[in-house]
Amino acid sequence: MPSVLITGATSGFGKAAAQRFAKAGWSLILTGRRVERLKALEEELSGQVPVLTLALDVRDSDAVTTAISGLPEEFLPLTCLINNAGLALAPEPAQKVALEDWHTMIDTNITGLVNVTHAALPLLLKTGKGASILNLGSVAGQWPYPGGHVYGASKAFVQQFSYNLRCDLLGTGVRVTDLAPGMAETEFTLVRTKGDQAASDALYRGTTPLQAEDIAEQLYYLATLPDHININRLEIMTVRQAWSAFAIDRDPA
Ligand SMILES: NC(=O)C1=CN([C@@H]2O[C@H](COP(=O)(O)OP(=O)(O)OC[C@H]3O[C@@H](n4cnc5c(N)ncnc54)[C@H](OP(=O)(O)O)[C@@H]3O)[C@@H](O)[C@H]2O)C=CC1
Ligand SMILES: O=CCS(=O)(=O)O
Repeated sequence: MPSVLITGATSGFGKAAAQRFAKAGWSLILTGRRVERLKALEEELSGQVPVLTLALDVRDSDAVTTAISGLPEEFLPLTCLINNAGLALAPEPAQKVALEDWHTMIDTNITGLVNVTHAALPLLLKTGKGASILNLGSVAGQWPYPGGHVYGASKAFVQQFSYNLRCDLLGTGVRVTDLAPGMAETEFTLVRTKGDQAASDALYRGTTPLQAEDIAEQLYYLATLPDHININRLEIMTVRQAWSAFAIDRDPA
């Protein structure tokens, strides 16, 4: 039975991915900080497949290394790592943002992702052919927009780190993908606005955002491709989202 390690399984893409991989019979190693949600997911899915939950903050490199290096034999070999835990904060312009929010994004989206990857690499290398690292990037890593500042830059890191990993893993059989979604309706905007439910509802109202299940389906697709195929980057948007024109600063008329 293949096994998948999903960071940030307590919500959004991570939770939907856990449900999708369980449906296909994969063993699940699920992480997140919110213990109650991990327990609820374990209760929901452990009738279907073996489930191991690890209450983990990806920013804590010692905790990450200890947990991943100590995975029980029944959850090995590790076939897929989904580096999904992440967040955006502070949608305001850069000049109005608290430094702490920038640090939190860097610590989670960059350092956290690197911590987990470093700890899981020996296991994925042992699995070799057919193993995958699926990193959650974002359209924000490629396309600038106002208020994107450190969030977009952290996702640009995810893209380049994924490509560079591909170079080093050549010959090992381990695949790496930067999966870069656009607007998707999860708790993402609630977190970004620090709990402003009205702002979150307003963003998704009157359009058709991607849903967590759409991304879970892509993750499952990527993890189960024939083992000689590596999709380097997969950018995905709702058909109701597109780019916009350059903004111009003009003198008053
Ligand atoms: N929704 C969107 O529009 C898009 C999202 N993304 C990216 O997809 C990923 C998932 O986002 P999404 O599902 O939308 O958002 P959610 O807010 O719904 O889920 C985020 C998950 O990340 C976990 N997480 C956050 N910080 C930490 C941490 N320090 N340690 C461990 N886990 C953490 C949360 O768990 P807990 O709080 O329990 O720790 C939660 O399970 C993120 O990397 C995001 O940047 C990319 C493109 C579009
Ligand atoms: O990563 C999230 C999508 S967006 O908010 O940057 O469009």
